[in-house]
Amino acid sequence: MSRITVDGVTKTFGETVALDDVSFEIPDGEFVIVLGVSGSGKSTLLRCMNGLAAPTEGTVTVDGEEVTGPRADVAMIFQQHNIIGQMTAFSNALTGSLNRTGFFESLLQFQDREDKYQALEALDTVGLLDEAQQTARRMSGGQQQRVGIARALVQNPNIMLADEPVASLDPGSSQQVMGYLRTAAEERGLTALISLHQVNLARKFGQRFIGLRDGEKVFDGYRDEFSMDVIDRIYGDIDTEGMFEAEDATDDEEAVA
Ligand SMILES: Nc1ncnc2c1ncn2[C@@H]1O[C@H](COP(=O)(O)OP(=O)(O)OP(=O)(O)O)[C@@H](O)[C@H]1O
Repeated sequence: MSRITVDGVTKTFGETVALDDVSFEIPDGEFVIVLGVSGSGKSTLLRCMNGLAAPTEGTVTVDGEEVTGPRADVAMIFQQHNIIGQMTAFSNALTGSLNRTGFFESLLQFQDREDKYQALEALDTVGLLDEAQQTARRMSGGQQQRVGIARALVQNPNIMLADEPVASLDPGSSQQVMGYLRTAAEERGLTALISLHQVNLARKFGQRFIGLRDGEKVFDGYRDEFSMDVIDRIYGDIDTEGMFEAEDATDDEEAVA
């Protein structure tokens, strides 16, 4: 379990202000969703939080220690799940132990029994134990993203960040993947921050919500405060109708794994 603090973070790219003095703290074990229109700064925020980008001003700290580059205790899940198509789900999950074993050892599966056990356990967490020997490219987009989550879990993180992890998935698979992310975070006591486009998914799975607009934090609050007014504040005049689409595409039982 870890606490992550974003303190006065501004990030500029030339004239563009991608993040404008953003501050918040996420305590141990909270499941936070970041919302905002395209270009509002969600990816930049996540990249600053996992050390892939350096803030122009301000700091990100994990348990009081400044983030200056990628860290083993902060796992990142991307939209394009970045898994290796020719490898099995198990081998892909096992590459999450790379920070412990090194790249070539990892590809050659020279990990110890404990790492292999963890890879199986992580596949079990995302409901893919039976598919462990399946070649990744034969799996659906949703299953591949679940392999991506398993790989992130094998890293043994305290913090899990995900940048629009369901952006390329259909509504049913999106709900499933979000359900597995929430389950994984709960089971392992992870602090999680997930960026999303879909308001309905955010409402269904989020515990706390942070809204970005033009790089500024315009909302930070919990479920009971996350009203239509707040959604208007985050999305402005943009038509949010599509973002609520297919709310009931999958049964709740099926969605929350
Ligand atoms: N490497 C970069 N160079 C120049 N401008 C950038 C760079 N990265 C982001 N930006 C700009 O910063 C702003 C915020 O971009 P960012 O990708 O963080 O938004 P986003 O909310 O994640 O968008 P999306 O939902 O489309 O991924 C945008 O104006 C974008 O064009």
